[in-house]
Amino acid sequence: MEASLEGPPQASMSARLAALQLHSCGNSSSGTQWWAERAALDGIAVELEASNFVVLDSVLGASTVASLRAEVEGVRRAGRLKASELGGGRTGSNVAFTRAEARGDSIGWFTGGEAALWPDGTLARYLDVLDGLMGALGKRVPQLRATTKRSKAMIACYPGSGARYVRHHDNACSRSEGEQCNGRRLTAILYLNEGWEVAHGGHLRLYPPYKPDAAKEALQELQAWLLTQHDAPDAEMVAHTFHERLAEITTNDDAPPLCDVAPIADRLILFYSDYRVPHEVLPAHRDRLAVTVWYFDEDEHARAYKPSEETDAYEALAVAKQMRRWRSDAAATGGGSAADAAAPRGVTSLFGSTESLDVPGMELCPIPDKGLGLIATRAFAPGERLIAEAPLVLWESARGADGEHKWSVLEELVEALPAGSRRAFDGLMDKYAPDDQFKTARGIWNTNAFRTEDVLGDGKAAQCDGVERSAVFRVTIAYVAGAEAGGRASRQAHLQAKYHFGCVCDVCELRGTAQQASDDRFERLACIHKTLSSVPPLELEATVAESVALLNAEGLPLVWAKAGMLLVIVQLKQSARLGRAAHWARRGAAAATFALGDDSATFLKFASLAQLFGQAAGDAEDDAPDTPDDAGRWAWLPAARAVCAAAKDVAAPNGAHHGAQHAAPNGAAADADPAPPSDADEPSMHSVYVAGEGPTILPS
Ligand SMILES: O=C(O)CCC(=O)C(=O)O
Ligand SMILES: [Fe+2]
Repeated sequence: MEASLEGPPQASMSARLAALQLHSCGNSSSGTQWWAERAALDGIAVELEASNFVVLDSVLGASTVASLRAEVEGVRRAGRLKASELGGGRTGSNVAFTRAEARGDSIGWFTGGEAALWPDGTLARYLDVLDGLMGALGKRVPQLRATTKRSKAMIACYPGSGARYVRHHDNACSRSEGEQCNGRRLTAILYLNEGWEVAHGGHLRLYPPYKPDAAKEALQELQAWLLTQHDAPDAEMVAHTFHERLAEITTNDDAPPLCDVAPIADRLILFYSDYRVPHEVLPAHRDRLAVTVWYFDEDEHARAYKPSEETDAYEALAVAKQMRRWRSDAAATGGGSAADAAAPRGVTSLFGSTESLDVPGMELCPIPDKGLGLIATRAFAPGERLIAEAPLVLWESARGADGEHKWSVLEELVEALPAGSRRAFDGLMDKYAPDDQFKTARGIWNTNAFRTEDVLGDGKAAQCDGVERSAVFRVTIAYVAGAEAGGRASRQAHLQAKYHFGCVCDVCELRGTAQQASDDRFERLACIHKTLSSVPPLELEATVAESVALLNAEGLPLVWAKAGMLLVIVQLKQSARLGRAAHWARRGAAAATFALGDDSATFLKFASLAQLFGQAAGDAEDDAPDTPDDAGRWAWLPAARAVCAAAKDVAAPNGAHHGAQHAAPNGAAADADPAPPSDADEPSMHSVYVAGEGPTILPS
């Protein structure tokens, strides 16, 4: 490697391989390449295994690479390269979008057999050579043994106007495990740029491996263990609800770059496609051409492109189970019409009726300038589940299906809706179609769909937004939520950028020291969330308890700490402290019941873990709560308890009136002195109060 003044060192072929090249007796005109000799192949294998990448120069020979380049230029002139798309989801085909500022190349995929495009057959010949090299490496590198398949060749041109490709890895996968594995094992890029100079930029910048995420690995282990618990009810299904939590834990990727590789003609770089080699293409100031091929691991590739059978079956199972629950609850409560049969307990569809809404504690009312809104007519504790609705359409975006097919599946589902539900669906907003135009199922979906269950866990929480002078609470949705929301400035910026509005909720309207204190809490929460996976095991319980205390002080739902709670459980299980793991699982279940309901996936997950570990642990002494009121604390927020306990006092026939409690939801309560929680003091969820200047608690 050469030193460079700025940035990481420039990487070129290693001295060892260069020496082998120099002493090679092969030459490209006779068709034998220097690297095809045994000693060179051994050296390449060793280097790839040691460094995760290897750079080879003079791979084809100057004249061969020049003719390949000439044909590639022809393909480009023929207009066969198109702006590249960025892909989401496991196979990249669920979501596709172009964003030149993130990825600015134009690409095309070719077998080399397209006779009109490759009259001299240069691409096919190169692919033969590369396959030969891979075959030889497969015999030397155990993890390349099953890389028997490859992609077509991707011809990529980065225009010299500064085109780049931001940091990424080609396979979001760790050791061939995880939901996002796409089967790519090795990336092989041949550069075609003669006379490339440092000033032309366009280097391939390599980064050190993403740190294998301890938290993710621990969760994967728990997931795998759950799958072995055949006798335990729900264990299998719970295992399959873990992927959202796994995705939620972010990977630490702040590491400085390792080296830059100049894209010079006849240079081949091979690197592992997964988490081991994050990379980016720096802005190119001259048109930059490359041929990229991905070699696949056979098994992983088969799994990636046939995922719907396994994963989707479990997701379908979860949904079916949920629907059954709702139906039997509806039947048990003598529940309503056929249309309501699928509705969760205590819930009526909001659609179809604007006059009446059968949700205790809420009314549907016109709100000036805002259309219809929900008004709370009783006290809600921060974080309490307000409403649940049966979905109109349940649709899991078909993985692996191409974009258009996927949407036609949704359209079919919408077509098949009963008339009432269809009207309700069509009545929803389609922000992608102006009102006078035809609405599309896709636009309505994009504007309105939530993930089934755990709406709150996905960052949209129903909550009271504080006290209006009109003596009512407006029931609103939090658009930025979750432990990662950050301080006021970060929330406001996010809302502006994504939803084009500024928030005026109580927390955002705080000023001075109260605002500073709230910001500090939110920022600390976000920091804990971000660094959760690197918290040392012995500090994990205390750290998660801290995040719960912060949520509590902000008047936010404790269930927002669920990722942390889950990690604590995993860690306790790993240290065989099953009783205590069960104890934390019960905390998680309590928080989930309160905020999401006992028909939520999160509740199911924690409750199953509590049951499993509880059974396994028996009556271990570890199982005891930390403090006498511990259990209560985890279901409840002290601030919320203060409000509701007072409400109960007032409502109780002999209760003494404590006077107005200035405990607005959403954090203002943090300044009040919350009543110490006590288990005897269970809050009444049905006390009625109407808010005035500050919430005034009225006897019912
Ligand atoms: O062309 C390069 O150097 C890298 C391109 C790349 O990272 C990709 O296409 O995934
Ligand atoms: Fe890449």
